Amino acid sequence: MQEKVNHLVEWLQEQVQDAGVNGLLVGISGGIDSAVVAHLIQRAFPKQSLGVVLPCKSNPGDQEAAYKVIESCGIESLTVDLTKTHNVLYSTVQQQLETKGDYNENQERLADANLRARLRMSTLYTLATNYKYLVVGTDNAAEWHTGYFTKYGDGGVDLVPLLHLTKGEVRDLARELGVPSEIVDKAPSAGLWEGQTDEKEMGVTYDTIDSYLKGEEIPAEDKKIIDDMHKRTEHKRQLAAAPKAFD
Ligand SMILES: Nc1ncnc2c1ncn2[C@@H]1O[C@H](COP(=O)(O)OP(=O)(O)OC[C@H]2O[C@@H]([n+]3cccc(C(=O)O)c3)[C@H](O)[C@@H]2O)[C@@H](O)[C@H]1O
Ligand SMILES: Nc1ncnc2c1ncn2[C@@H]1O[C@H](COP(=O)(O)OP(=O)(O)OP(=O)(O)O)[C@@H](O)[C@H]1O
Ligand SMILES: [Mg+2]
Repeated sequence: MQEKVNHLVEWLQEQVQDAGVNGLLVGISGGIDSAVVAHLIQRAFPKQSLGVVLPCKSNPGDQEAAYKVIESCGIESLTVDLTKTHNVLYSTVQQQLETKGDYNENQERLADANLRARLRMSTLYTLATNYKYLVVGTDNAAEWHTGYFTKYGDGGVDLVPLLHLTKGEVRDLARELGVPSEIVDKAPSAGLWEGQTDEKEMGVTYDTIDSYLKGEEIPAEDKKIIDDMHKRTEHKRQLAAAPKAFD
C-alpha cells in the first residue's frame, strides 16, 4: 500500500513539473475520495497545495467532515460558500424559463444538482488561475466506468489520480494515509440533495461495481444496470463530438 502512495505522490509531482505550474488544489467535500486526494496532494506539495471547501446548500455535517479531513492532513485550506451564488443563478434561469413557459419541473432536482457541481468547478478553476495550480479530480474507477459524475462539473479537472482504483482500493488507501475512520466508513454521497447516496441512486453497490471491474461474476440484473450506465455516459469519457474537417 505504501508503494501505491509513493507512486501516486511521485506521479503528482511529475505532472506539476511537466505542466510548469506551482502546485495542486482539490475540492474537499467530507467524503472519502476527496479526503484521499487531499492527503496525496499535501504529501506531494506540503507548501503548495490547497483544499477548498465549497458548501452549496450543503449538509452542515459534511462541512464538519471536510474540516476534519483538512486537520488530518494539515493541508492549506480555503472556504467559498456557493449557496447564494447558486440561488441567484438558478432562480434567474428558472424565471426566464417560466416567462417562456418552458420550465420543466421534472428536471429541477437534476438541473439544480448539476449546477452545484459546475459552480464548484468554476470556483476551483478561478483559484487555480490565481495560484497557478492544477485542479485535481477525485473520480475512482467505479465512478468513471459508470459515468457517475457531472460532465464539466466534478468531472471537469486536470488530473485524475484515482482513476484506476476501485472504491475498495480507495478505502484501503484512505486507511493507509490516515483519513479519519468516520469518513472512511460513511456511505458515499454526492450530497446534491437531501438523503442522496450514490448506491441508492445508482441501484447497485460499489462492492458489486468493484467486483465487475475485477472481472468477477455478479448478478445479471446488476450487470445490466452497470452496462446501461456505462453506455449512456460514454460521451462523458470522450472529447466533444465534432464533424469531419472540411477539405
Ligand atoms: N449522447 C450524448 N452525447 C453528448 N452529450 C450528451 C449525450 N447525452 C447527454 N449529453 C449531455 O450530457 C448531459 C448529461 O450529463 P450530466 O450533466 O453529467 O448529468 P447526468 O449524467 O444526468 O447527471 C449527473 C449524475 O452524476 C451524479 N453525480 C454528480 C456529481 C457528483 C457525484 C458524486 O458522486 O459526487 C455524482 C448525479 O447524482 C447524477 O446522477 C446532458 O445535459 C447533455 O448536455
Ligand atoms: N461541499 C464540497 N466542497 C468542496 N468540494 C466538493 C463538495 N462537494 C463535492 N465536492 C467535490 O466533488 C467531488 C465529487 O464528489 P464525490 O461525492 O464523488 O466524492 P467524495 O465526496 O470525495 O467521496 P464519496 O464518493 O465517498 O462521497 C468531491 O470529491 C469533491 O472534490
Ligand atoms: Mg461525496
